[in-house]
Amino acid sequence: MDIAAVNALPYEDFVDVLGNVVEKCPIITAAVWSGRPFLSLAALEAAISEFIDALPESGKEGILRCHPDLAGRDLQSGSLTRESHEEQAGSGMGALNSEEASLMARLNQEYKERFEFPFVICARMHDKENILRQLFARCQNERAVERARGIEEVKKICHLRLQSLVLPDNRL
Ligand SMILES: NC(=O)N[C@H]1NC(=O)NC1=O
Repeated sequence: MDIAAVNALPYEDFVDVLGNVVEKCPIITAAVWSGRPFLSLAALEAAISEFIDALPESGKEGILRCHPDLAGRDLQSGSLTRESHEEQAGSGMGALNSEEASLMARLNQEYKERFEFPFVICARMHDKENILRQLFARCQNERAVERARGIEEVKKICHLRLQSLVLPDNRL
């Protein structure tokens, strides 16, 4: 689908197709629909990004809380969204050895206790060693730094999800 086809989608279809570009936050997709027509995929992505940036800090934390833990309960029970499942499987989250799995669970818990939102990272850009290293390092940050960092990662995830749904502008 190209950006012209995206622009032509009625509201319900737009949300059906693009509603999970930010994990479990279809309200963001619903909100940017009124900004169409988008001149390019980049313009659609910018609208999403601006909507997120305009939220109060509590709203940004709410977005982070919509993300499932990496290698967490939802992965074990098979209840991840399709997108999240592909991302987590691709970065090796489903194939942790028992030592890695317990370290991940412990650090995820520690992170959530410290910040009151989960650790978010764009899994497709990292392998499991790297994710564990970043999780360990980021547990040391201040809450405001981590809130901003998590939102940067949400935007990277969104970028890759959009790319897999909408043809890049140079192929129009
Ligand atoms: N917690 C977290 O980072 N979750 C995710 N990251 C990603 O790339 N997909 C996710 O679901």
